[in-house]
Amino acid sequence: MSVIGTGYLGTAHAVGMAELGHAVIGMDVDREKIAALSACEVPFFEPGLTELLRKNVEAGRLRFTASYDEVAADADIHFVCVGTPQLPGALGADLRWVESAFTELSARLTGPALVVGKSTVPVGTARRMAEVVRRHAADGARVEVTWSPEFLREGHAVEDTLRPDRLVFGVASARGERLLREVYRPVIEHHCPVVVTDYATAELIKVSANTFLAMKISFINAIAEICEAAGADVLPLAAALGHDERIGGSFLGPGLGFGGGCLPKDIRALLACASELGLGDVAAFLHQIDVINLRRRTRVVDAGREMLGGRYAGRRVCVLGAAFKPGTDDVRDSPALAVAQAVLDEGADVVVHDPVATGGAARSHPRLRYAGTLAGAAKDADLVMLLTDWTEWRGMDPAVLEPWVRERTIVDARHALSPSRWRSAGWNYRA
Ligand SMILES: NC(=O)C1=CN([C@@H]2O[C@H](COP(=O)(O)OP(=O)(O)OC[C@H]3O[C@@H](n4cnc5c(N)ncnc54)[C@H](O)[C@@H]3O)[C@@H](O)[C@H]2O)C=CC1
Ligand SMILES: O=C(O)[C@H]1O[C@H](OP(=O)(O)OP(=O)(O)OC[C@H]2O[C@@H](n3ccc(=O)[nH]c3=O)[C@H](O)[C@@H]2O)[C@H](O)[C@@H](O)[C@@H]1O
Repeated sequence: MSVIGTGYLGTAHAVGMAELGHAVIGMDVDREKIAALSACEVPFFEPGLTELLRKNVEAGRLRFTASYDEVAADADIHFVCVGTPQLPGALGADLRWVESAFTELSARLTGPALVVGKSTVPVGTARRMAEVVRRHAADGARVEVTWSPEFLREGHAVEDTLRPDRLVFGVASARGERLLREVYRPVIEHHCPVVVTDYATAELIKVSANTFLAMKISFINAIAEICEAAGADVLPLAAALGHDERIGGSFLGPGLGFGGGCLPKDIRALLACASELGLGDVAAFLHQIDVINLRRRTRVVDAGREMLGGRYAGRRVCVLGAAFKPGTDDVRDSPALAVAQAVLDEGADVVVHDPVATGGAARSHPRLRYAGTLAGAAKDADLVMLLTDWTEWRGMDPAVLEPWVRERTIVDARHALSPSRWRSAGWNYRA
């Protein structure tokens, strides 16, 4: 089988499929990525993935290419995992890479094949891609198009690929379902639930799942705003909500809000879809999830400014965190970098530290300064801002920073620290 597009999703998927015993060719138009993967190097940080990549390459089950000809000649099952970012200057998804992948692949298909879309796409895309395949594949080639969206989380990509919570198969025929069940047999045998449905429902299941997670985060952040105004504490409130199993405790962490390459763009794409369908109230509801989330970034910038006495200009600010969440080096739409950039734009001297993400951050935010160590970032700081809740920083002792900082002032934007511990050590602490 082949996996087309070896980014965050495609690399994990190619490695996961090989680990399940399939012979896999990973394909990407980015030759540098293909060269790295062929040398058993994962071009991004993902726990456990490099070891599994090496194991499967060495076992002869996994290789990589930049050639569509090779993919079409050597595989009869193709997973499409290319990017679907937000359109520049609009809310909808940019489908140019999905369209080009389907066109390039199908123009080379001459015999029976299964094409599985895994990219997250707006409803209606699978049907259009099935038409692209019909137009471009050889007459009588019997190419089956299915859509099986992916739910893996960065930082947990290996376990989520090998042991997903559920599989969703969007199919147009019994043959599509049969072929997918065969591919995923080892996963299904481990009691993974399978939802078999039509293309449109499968596409909407994916964006609904991400929107629900985003909604939970924005819900608790909306309640946090009320708590701040009313003098209540959102942390025990969230814990109490989470004890109700109908609500569930996950994704109720208040703070700086969500970012990354998926949640923000997926709620906006669904919003664009609702607007196109004439569902104005639904679009307004989805818009508020985004508004509340983005306001968290402004609130954190405001909190830091207040703690510095009203101005950032001329002050040294230490930013802890660049990745959009812990466990990854992905900086796409990172709330931490958005805050760091806003503080820099107000005239502060900002130094950012992150355990793994400063390389990517320096490329996307070249005007920020970066330090390879916590001490380097904290040196002479008038304010520390903890913006990504890496495990190694959770529960940090104030003594770690005290030798370096100029002022004992900290904004803990992820509720990662113990307020009483920091306050009793003489810190001006705000969450
Ligand atoms: N990152 C994640 O954890 C998850 C991502 N997704 C979805 O998966 C899709 C991919 O996301 P990421 O892997 O994060 O993006 P990414 O940007 O890391 O990877 C996309 C890859 O596709 C390649 N590509 C673009 N056009 C191509 C073409 N015509 N032929 C071959 N390769 C091509 C790019 O060079 C790039 O390496 C998106 O739709 C995303 O919403 C879904 C679930 C999880
Ligand atoms: O479609 C996708 O790409 C993926 O998007 C998310 O996965 P991911 O983007 O890796 O990150 P999450 O773990 O969902 O975190 C998203 C953001 O929410 C924030 N978050 C999370 C939980 C919480 O309680 N509070 C909170 O602010 C995180 O810091 C992070 O910025 C979904 O969790 C995956 O199921 C989905 O497959």
